[in-house]
Amino acid sequence: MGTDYFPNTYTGLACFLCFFFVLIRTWRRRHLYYSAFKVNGPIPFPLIGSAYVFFGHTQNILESFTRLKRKYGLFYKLWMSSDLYFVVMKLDHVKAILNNCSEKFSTMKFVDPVFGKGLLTLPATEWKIHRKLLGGTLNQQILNSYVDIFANYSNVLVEKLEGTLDAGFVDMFPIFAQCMTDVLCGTILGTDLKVMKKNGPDVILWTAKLGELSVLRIFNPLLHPDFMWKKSSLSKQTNAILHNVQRLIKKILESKRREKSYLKLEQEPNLLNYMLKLENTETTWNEEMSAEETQAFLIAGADATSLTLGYVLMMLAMHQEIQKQVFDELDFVFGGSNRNVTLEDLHQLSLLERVVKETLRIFPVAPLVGRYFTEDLVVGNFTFPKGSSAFIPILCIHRDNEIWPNPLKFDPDRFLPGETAKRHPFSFIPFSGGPRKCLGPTYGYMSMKVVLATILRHYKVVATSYREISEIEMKIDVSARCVKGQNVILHKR
Ligand code: HEM
Repeated sequence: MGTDYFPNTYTGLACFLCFFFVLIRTWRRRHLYYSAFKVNGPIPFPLIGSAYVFFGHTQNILESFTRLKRKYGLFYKLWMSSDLYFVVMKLDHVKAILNNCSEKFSTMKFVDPVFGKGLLTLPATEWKIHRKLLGGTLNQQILNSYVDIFANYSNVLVEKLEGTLDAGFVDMFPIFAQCMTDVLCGTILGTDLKVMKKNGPDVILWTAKLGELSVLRIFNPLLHPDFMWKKSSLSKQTNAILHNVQRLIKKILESKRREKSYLKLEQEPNLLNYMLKLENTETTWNEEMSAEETQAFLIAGADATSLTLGYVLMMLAMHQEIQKQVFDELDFVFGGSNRNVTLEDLHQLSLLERVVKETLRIFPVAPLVGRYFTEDLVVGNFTFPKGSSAFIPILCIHRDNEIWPNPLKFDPDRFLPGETAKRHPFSFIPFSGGPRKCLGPTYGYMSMKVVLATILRHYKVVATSYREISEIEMKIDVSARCVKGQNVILHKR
């Protein structure tokens, strides 16, 4: 009897302490439960919460959001382990959240391997300082000086595409990824990597893999603790790829430091020169920050634009009558000449811009953004409680048939000025919104229009391997990619 007594006492005490701990935690988090109680969502289970709805391949994540929208509508809750998320598609809620919250949700740190610890992922306090310092590096005057660089790399792309003409269906993503890596390096880093000419390094393909690994971690709470992640094979793959990305960036930075290229900042106003100058003038800026931001800008810029360009070609292949109108516009502006695209030309290519916008509507390559509530946020009669987070599934908003009638119809005229004015300003948010929105929309539109206006004067897209938009399956890592590739056939015009 004596030997049984102590274990029973300890077990009882442990149970009591556990119960007490759970009680205190529940009491402290009562505001979360109170708000969650008012909103529908999938049933949570111990440890994983409702994360089971995302288990599986990255393709399932996007499908799950679409399925959950059908079941719960434009606003529902998700428990990811013990973290509370609201999935928000009501436009006034989206506007209030993006305009008022600058903190990314905590799982965003799992995307660090892809984008570095730069603007995209930094906590709000550090982000504010970096955004203030770097915001001006993509101003209109600087971007205007990049048009000729965009055009020169687009000419190299035209040569490169010549080699694909007899190859049947070709996946455009790896080709555009090489082109946009050259474009980004040639502009914001002032470095000619010659990726297209030398056929590598394929930074953006590495990034796609890193993205996939990171998102598998985000949506699997069992891999959130570092010790679990480090034991997984996903972590080993991540480190191997990351090593290559970081080595490349280090090489670029070191060579520019040796050249003291920042002394030419006035003649070569680019992000890299600006950051190297900061290293010498701002006590708070260091070499590590330059490397992390280089990774953030390069990856964020090149991945999103290459994917979008691929989707544009697929849409033109599927909509030959629209492609014909684009050719008419190009012939009108260039009169059959193969000269470089200029800034003035860009202003005249309004249909081409609408085609890019309609593509970004149906295929917002960053399909999901998120915010963390550091304070309660009251919107209408609902309070998003401090300590919870919001997912904003841009893709579901862009394909919602109440906002966009017949959402899978590709119709660039939705972006005629009169039509845009009728819609909610947050109905089209491929670059997100609020103070933490993308830094590169103008860079993105300008560079993509130059690339398209150059290649579409040489080539027409005659086919894609998909018959209609609804057939195109997408998976998400940090971007929304085609499961079966962005396959098209090009012919000479
Ligand atoms: C098709 C083109 C692009 C799309 C669809 C896109 C989309 C986005 C989205 C959705 C975000 C996240 C904002 C949020 O969390 O609310 C973002 C952030 C960002 N993007 Fe882009 N982007 C594009 C091109 C570019 C380019 C060309 C650059 C740079 C040259 C760039 C640089 C950035 C940076 C630095 C951020 C972080 C902004 C911050 O947190 O302050 N993006 N982008």
